[in-house]
Amino acid sequence: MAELIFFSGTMDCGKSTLALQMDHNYRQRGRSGLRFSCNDRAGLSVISSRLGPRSDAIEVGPGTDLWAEIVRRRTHGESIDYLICDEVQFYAAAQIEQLARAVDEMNVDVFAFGIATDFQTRLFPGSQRLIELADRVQLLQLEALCWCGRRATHNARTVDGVMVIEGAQVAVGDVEMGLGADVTGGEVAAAATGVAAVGYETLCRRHYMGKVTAHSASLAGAREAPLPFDVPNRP
Ligand SMILES: Nc1ncnc2c1ncn2[C@@H]1O[C@H](COP(=O)(O)OP(=O)(O)O)[C@@H](O)[C@H]1O
Ligand SMILES: Cc1cn([C@H]2C[C@H](O)[C@@H](COP(=O)(O)O)O2)c(=O)[nH]c1=O
Repeated sequence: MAELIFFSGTMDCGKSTLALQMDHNYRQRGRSGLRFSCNDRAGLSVISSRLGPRSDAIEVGPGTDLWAEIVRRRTHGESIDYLICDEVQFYAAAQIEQLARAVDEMNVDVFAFGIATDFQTRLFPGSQRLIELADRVQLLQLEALCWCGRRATHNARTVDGVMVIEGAQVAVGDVEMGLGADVTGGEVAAAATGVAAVGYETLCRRHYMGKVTAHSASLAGAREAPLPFDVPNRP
């Protein structure tokens, strides 16, 4: 019996990689599927993994009727056993319902991948509907880490390395790399373009609540670090 499975986790925990791997494995065993995505970091109509692989995909827009798309293709003789749906946090609730209908009425397996919550810790509408409707919600085995080494549970948005809590729910972007490394890059780019650099950083709850990013922690550490030698008393 077909299933609707929601594979979820923070940003950068391997969801798109798993999506591409599952598609590969099913295809290798002769099953036919469709890939869908929505606002991937690498552009439209693509599923991209930070590890390198990417595959073309059908872009889901606000007006896409997923049920109608599957019916249309099947009517034209296309065989569809499963769907790989990436970035599902951006799908509308009604589109998740169309996916559930495809599982129940057309026996199509649906493997959905996405983050559950936004930079304000609120559920995205698509993810909320998936949590409500999925046969299973599976957290990814690979954990993204906070800069402190704990498991990251939250997706923080940063502007020039500083965590922000106001803004639009949707802003396509990427995670910063290492202790401030990319922040510096972002600052340089921002200075060149005059546009603030928007990024994301995965944090544990403690550091999300305290708004302590890798960048601010490194600044605080530098302020608190003792001088390497004693300054001699001047006469
Ligand atoms: N240069 C690299 N070497 C090894 N692993 C990497 C490298 N870059 C990224 N990764 C892995 O890829 C993961 C991100 O995979 P991706 O599928 O793009 O994540 P998601 O879709 O969940 O945002 C990282 O957690 C890391 O394990
Ligand atoms: C937290 C948060 C994220 N986004 C965007 C940023 C990325 O483009 C995607 C997540 O992609 P990933 O493959 O899981 O890294 O979502 C957003 O628009 N709003 C947010 O609050």
